[in-house]
Amino acid sequence: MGERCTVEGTVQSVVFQNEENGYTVLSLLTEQGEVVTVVGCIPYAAPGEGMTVTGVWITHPLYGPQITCEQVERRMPREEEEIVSYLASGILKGVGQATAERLVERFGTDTLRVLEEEPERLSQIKGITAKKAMELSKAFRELTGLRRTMEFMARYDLPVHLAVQAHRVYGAQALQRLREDPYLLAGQSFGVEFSRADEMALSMGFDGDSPCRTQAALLYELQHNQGNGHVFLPREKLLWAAAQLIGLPPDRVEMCLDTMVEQGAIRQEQVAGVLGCYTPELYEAECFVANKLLSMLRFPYGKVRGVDGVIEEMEMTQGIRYAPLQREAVTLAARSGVLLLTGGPGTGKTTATRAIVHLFEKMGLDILLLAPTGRAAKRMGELCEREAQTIHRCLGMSYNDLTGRVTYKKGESDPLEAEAVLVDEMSMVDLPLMQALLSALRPGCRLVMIGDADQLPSVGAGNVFSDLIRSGRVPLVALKEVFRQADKSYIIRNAHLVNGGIGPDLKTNQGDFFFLCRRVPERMVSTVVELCKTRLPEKMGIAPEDIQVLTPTRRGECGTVQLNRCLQAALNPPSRTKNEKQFGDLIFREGDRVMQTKNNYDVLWEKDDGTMGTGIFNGDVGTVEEIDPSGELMTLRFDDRTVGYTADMLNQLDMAYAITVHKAQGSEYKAVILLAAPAAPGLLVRGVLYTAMTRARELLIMVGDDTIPGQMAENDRRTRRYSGLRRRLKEGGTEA
Ligand SMILES: Nc1ncnc2c1ncn2[C@@H]1O[C@H](COP(=O)(O)OP(=O)(O)OP(=O)(O)O)[C@@H](O)[C@H]1O
Repeated sequence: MGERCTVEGTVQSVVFQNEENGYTVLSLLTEQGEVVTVVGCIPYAAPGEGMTVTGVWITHPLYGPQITCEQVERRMPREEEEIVSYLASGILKGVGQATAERLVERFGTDTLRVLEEEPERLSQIKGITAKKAMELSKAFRELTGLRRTMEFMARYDLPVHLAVQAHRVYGAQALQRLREDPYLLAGQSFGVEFSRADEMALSMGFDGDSPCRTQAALLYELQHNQGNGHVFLPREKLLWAAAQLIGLPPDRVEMCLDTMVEQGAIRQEQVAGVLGCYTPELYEAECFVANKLLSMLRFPYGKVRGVDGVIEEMEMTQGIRYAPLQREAVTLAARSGVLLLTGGPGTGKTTATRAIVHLFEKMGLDILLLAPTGRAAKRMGELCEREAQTIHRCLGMSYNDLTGRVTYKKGESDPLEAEAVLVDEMSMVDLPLMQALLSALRPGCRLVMIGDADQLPSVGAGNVFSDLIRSGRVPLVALKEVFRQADKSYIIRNAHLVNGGIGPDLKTNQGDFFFLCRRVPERMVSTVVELCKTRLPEKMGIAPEDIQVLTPTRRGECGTVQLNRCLQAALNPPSRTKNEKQFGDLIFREGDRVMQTKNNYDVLWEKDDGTMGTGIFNGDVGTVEEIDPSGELMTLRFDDRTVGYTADMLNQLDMAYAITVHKAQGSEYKAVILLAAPAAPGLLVRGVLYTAMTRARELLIMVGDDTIPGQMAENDRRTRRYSGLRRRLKEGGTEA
């Protein structure tokens, strides 16, 4: 066993086949008359076809000896009998044993060629109409095309399911298009790493300075940097980065960039002293957002009466007196079409929002309460005692398989009914989502955006909330006075200190804020484990599920990977009663806390009340409820929704006992344990510390090195994001 071999034969039967990834188990009748089992990626294999398989003999514990196929050369069936088995195998919809026999009887060994090239002749067969003949031929050509594209992917070690994707995008032309420009695979629809596509293209004989390589490098750099939050890149930076990527001198890249700019494949514009290069999509998004906001600001609203009365009513019901700035927020919301309401924790944003909602209701407006995440929407709904939903859901977002892009049902041609929209947690809204939201607002619809501009910016591209605030063009109320238990809450006091650039007071150790000094990473981790496992549940009555461990980083001894390993071992150790499923380095176990790490628009969920829907998104945290003993299916629970995960979806999951601060944005937890541990310098910054601290509702315990929180608070080096929205608003917008 383990010995390499090459066998030649005819497929006798296909035992198993996964259509998505081409994984196949088949029996091959060799030329020597032996039957061997072959396993590997052999898409759309069917009885009757011939193949030469090169691979390694292994012994499967259940199925015995088999060849793991590494390379396969395939031949369409040649003998009449083989062609009949091939066509009758169900590989072609609408063709069964009888039709297959009739076809071969009529066309003999020429049958497959006739199917592909002379479909009109098929209708000579009884039972095949002209229409059916065309359909059969089309299906056969698609099948052979898809099979060839799958083989092409497999040859270059790329995921075979990309072939299906390529056929969706380019149809029958897929293979030809990919052969002409393998860099298409590095584009957004496919998401293959540039280096992989490049390696493949070079091995196919493409030149190092072929235009498609340089163009792909330029687009790849722009797209890659969108992932870092940039809406555009300055021309010089883009040229340098693309040149680095493909090892060409920048002037060669420059020529290509100019051509792309001329063709509109990249948009270029002067943005505050730099020449900015945009992908067409984000350029359009930025111009649209600026123009639409400016036009909303010009909308002539009539005078609104009764604002004072509404505030008085709210003061009576809430038993508080509104501060002057809160009053101003309500007054401005009535007067202006757009309002920004910002402030740190406990500064009374929600209180003012409730009064605005009440006022709008009194004005008879149709109102929508929205937030960028499910959790934020839930919280907004509870606090405002009204229904609130995610922006995505309200806009009817769906994912287009064909383009690999997100689309929205609601938009300019089918706008929202609402006359006033209030959006909470605005700092998490990125530029494309803002574009989608604004394009779905009717003329005259009011928009109130609420958030804390000091939180980390959105994961996606842009700096929308902060750009709007700093533009000076949009009416703004910035609440400063802290109301929420200001005298009692050390979390809030410390968060405000941090926001002002001063480290939290680590000595108080009382109320809701504690600091445990540990300087050695191992001790930090063991303290965190002990807090979660025993101290908080036993001494403070906080259930482990109400505790969230946060850390700035994924990597290192105090990163999420290591912490999750230790926390899983302590909180959910192996047990005979719990099924497990291994995936890479992770072992999922019933009872584990897990997080979805990609947007999956298609996955189906069911609520406890029986309603169904689709979509589990990056950052959603759930629990493993059940793992099927075969390991093929895992049932997860996300709040009140149940979802089935098949084995091929496990790469979208990670453990979530500990998560990064970035992933915790927009969520709140009863108790937070935060690591103050060494990490990359870009992560040890004020925004990360401030965001982490303000995630804790009732208790915050920081564990770590006592010099780190101070350093983080002082470091206000916000990673600069290239975005032109602020300037566009200031300068009165531009045409897209
Ligand atoms: N003018 C006021 N006078 C007294 N108490 C107030 C006032 N405004 C708000 N509060 C109280 O302060 C607390 C925090 O207010 P609110 O929830 O509105 O703040 P927030 O900015 O939304 O906070 P967070 O973002 O942390 O949720 C609440 O208990 C609220 O009742």
